[in-house]
Amino acid sequence: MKKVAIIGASGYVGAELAGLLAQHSKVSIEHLVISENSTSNGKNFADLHARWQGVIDVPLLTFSTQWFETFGSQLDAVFFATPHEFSAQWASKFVEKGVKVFDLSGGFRLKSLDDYPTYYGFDHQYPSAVSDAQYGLAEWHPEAIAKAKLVAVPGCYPTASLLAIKPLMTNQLVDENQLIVINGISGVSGAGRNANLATSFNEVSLKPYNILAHRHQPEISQEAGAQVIFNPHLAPFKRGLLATVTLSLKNGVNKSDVTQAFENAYQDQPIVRIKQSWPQIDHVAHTPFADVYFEVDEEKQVAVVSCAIDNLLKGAAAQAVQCFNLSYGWSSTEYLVPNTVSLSNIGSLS
Ligand SMILES: NC(=O)C1=CN([C@@H]2O[C@H](COP(=O)(O)OP(=O)(O)OC[C@H]3O[C@@H](n4cnc5c(N)ncnc54)[C@H](OP(=O)(O)O)[C@@H]3O)[C@@H](O)[C@H]2O)C=CC1
Ligand SMILES: CC(=O)N[C@@H](CCC(=O)OP(=O)(O)O)C(=O)O
Repeated sequence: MKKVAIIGASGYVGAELAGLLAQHSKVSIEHLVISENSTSNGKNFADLHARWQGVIDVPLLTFSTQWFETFGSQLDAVFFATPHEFSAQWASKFVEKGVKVFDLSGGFRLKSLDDYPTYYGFDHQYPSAVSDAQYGLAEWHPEAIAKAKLVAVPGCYPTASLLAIKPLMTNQLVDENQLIVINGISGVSGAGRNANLATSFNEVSLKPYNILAHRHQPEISQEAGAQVIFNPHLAPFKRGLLATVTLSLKNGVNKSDVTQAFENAYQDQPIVRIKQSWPQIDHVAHTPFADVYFEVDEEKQVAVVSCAIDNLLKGAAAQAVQCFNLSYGWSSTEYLVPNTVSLSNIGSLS
């Protein structure tokens, strides 16, 4: 049994993590932690996240240096579902105590230290932890994730964008002289639980935001190994995210090359489903799946690839659990994807 704590359990991502880990038979959730000055201080987890009433009815604990000194080294793993700067300050202190860290913030995703003040608004104080941190795109780096002490779980838009881009980039099918253009659309839970005028019910309307300035642009470029233009949009629904990516193909690349690249990448990856038509957010919301579809125009040498995920699951908590599973040598989909139901299974009951 692996002993874990979730820091940030009052938030949306922390709640999804608690739900997934509570159903994982090899995990014992030891502590659900919130910030020192949290307005949720003194409450139970299920007071905030009522769907877990009767299932995860435990008190939330507040983070403090004393909590860290007392309980830190008793854990096998800790999940940070906290603001970026908090993770950046605390993650390596857990690593030093021999605790595996799964950071769901952007505190360790970027390799260039100069990008932290530009995109995250703080100077990183732990350069060697940044350099050691392993990017946690589970389908693409399973061996490295398995060995890492600190996993930087990807952002939600980067997860969908990279699942769409990487099969083509790794097979060298993309014309590197052309920009890759990504249009991303996210539901409002992407902005977190705290009230904010821009994300309040009456204000939300489909619109672009943070164009040419979003922190996920350098993250996607770094992991794709290519320059990208990233256009995020906020949409009036709660959960789910879609990234539609336009890529120029090298001369002579055809639809069968593209199909082969996607099949090779994902045929043994149950979380990524290659569809026969454009993906829909409703088909992935509340699931760990990523649905992908593409079309190729051989005359214009262009591919358009679309990937839909649940921003809180494959875009955060479920991907963190994939990384956690890999780091203990288990299948990445353990307790995320049920066994496939087949006619022979059904037949065996009769
Ligand atoms: N929402 C999404 O779709 C995704 C979010 N992420 C990332 O995951 C992280 C959590 O996001 P989300 O759940 O949406 O955000 P929320 O705002 O819903 O939750 C943030 C959590 O962090 C806690 N927190 C805030 N400050 C501190 C602190 N100083 N010390 C300890 N805990 C603190 C909050 O506790 P309290 O307020 O009670 O003190 C709360 O539990 C963020 O880094 C976000 O960028 C990643 C991928 C997708
Ligand atoms: C709709 C919305 O506001 N979405 C968030 C992205 C959430 C995410 O993936 O998170 P990280 O903060 O971990 O990078 C945003 O654009 O900032």
